[in-house]
Amino acid sequence: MMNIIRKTTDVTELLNRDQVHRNLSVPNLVEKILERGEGTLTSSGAVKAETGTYTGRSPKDKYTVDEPSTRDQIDWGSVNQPISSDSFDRLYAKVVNHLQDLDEVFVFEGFAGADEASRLPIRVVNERAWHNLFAHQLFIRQATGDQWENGQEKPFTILSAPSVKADPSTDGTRSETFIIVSFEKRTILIGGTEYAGEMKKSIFSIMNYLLPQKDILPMHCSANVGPEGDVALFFGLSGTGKTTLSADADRRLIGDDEHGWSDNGVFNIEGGCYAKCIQLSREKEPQIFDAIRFGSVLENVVLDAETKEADYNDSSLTENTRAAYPLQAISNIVDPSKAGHPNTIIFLTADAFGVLPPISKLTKEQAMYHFLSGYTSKLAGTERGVTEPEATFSTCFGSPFLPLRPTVYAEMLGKKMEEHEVEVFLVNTGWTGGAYGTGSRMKLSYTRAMVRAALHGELTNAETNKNGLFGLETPTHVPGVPDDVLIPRFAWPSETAYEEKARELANQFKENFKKFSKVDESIAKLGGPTA
Ligand SMILES: Nc1ncnc2c1ncn2[C@@H]1O[C@H](COP(=O)(O)OP(=O)(O)O)[C@@H](O)[C@H]1O
Ligand SMILES: C=C(OP(=O)(O)O)C(=O)O
Ligand SMILES: [Mn+2]
Repeated sequence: MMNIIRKTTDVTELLNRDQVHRNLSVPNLVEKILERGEGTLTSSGAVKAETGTYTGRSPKDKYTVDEPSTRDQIDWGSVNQPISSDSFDRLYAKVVNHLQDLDEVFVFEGFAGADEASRLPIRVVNERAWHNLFAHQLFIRQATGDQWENGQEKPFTILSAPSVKADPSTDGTRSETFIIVSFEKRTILIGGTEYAGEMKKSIFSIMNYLLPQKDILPMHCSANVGPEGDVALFFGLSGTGKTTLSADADRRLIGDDEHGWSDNGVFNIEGGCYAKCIQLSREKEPQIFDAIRFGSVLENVVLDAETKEADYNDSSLTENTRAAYPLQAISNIVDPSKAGHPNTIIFLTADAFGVLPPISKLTKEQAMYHFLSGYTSKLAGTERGVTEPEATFSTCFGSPFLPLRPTVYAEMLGKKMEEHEVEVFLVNTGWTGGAYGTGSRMKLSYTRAMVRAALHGELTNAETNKNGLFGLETPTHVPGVPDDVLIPRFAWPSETAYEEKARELANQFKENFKKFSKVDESIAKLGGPTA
């Protein structure tokens, strides 16, 4: 028998006082994780936990409650799937009843958004201690105990109860797993999955709805600042290099995944990073490697049974192994995570066709065209069911997280880029010398060299080669990169094989762009493939 759930804005009022662990410190959470057998201490001091079956996001199990106040704005479809208020209420009751029956519940209260003027109070209520440590490290922590209470806005709450499973025959879901957002009830329900990334990405999704109302552009990008105060943004879908390329010894990190751009500049939405650790090495990614220490959470990483040392080459649990750590675990950061307006924007694409040049300088129209197209690949692991690179057009380089129509974000970006005279580059961190299967992934050291040159302004007036089919201008020389690498047709074993594949991709671009028939004609004409 389910208990009747009384209405409240603070769900913790429905829980027993001595059940609730509120805002536990990192050491206390680590102790809880170990005591409860949820995780293992590793040789670096990080704790390691496993998710079981769900090692990546479950986009098909994500829903938005169909509610009168948001109905007309939401871009309904396969990303924003509607679910009824009745289904939400049923699952809410199931989750709350379950939490009420537990001996311990873990609550984090902090913020999303590093800018005090727009930050959103968030409360994360967890069945699992390790998820609460993840929330503590990924979201923005309170500096002192009481500021949260004085927040102007009502908090948004995540209720995470992985062991609660939906019943598709009565609960209106597709499977036992559910990630459901109700804007009216300011609540996100998560059940049936232990993948920690669902928490951070569902907060990102609601910020993609709430920030535009405050005239702030939410962006799926990483960000860092150079010694001169110059700001760079790196947009890209999962696995394209946002986290890796923003961790740079020469530049201070603002954030690795989610930012807002207001009239005052950019700010991080989060307080920590969520790095992929497959094949992580200290040589190639020293900042990230060294951030994995006491307080960090390793997800689905395999350990040596005796030494408890992480084996980052082991993908037996998943390709999508992760490390979550607070920004402060990176030595060179901006704290608080705010900076001025961007000088350079880099669109990261992992091209599985191996066709796009490794770096191109974009015109204004090309920037808009490529932002709307969002061409890239889904790489293995981050989404359930994706086991090898899969070409996709993910508008704004973040389609899974966008509740509003893409043109809302694109128009805001276009205005801001123009106002602040931003230089834009398209960087292919994906395949070269052939498509996925025959070619190989672009060397990280080359990509780093190209990004460095772009951020130092060395490519602004550089001599370029034009890619005939895509109209993309690629510098003929980049310090530290062999010239041949810069021209994909030369990197391929055969120029005709390249041409054929390139034409196939150009056609896909054109086909995909038809859905943007309402955008300014000059963008399609001047921004896309030329032939
Ligand atoms: N040329 C390259 N550029 C960027 N990352 C690369 C490159 N080659 C391999 N990688 C690897 O790809 C992954 C990029 O992942 P990550 O930076 O976490 O992406 P995101 O943050 O965009 O999801 C890392 O594991 C990185 O080591
Ligand atoms: C955590 C995710 O994003 P990213 O791979 O960009 O870090 C995700 O998409 O689940
Ligand atoms: Mn990332």
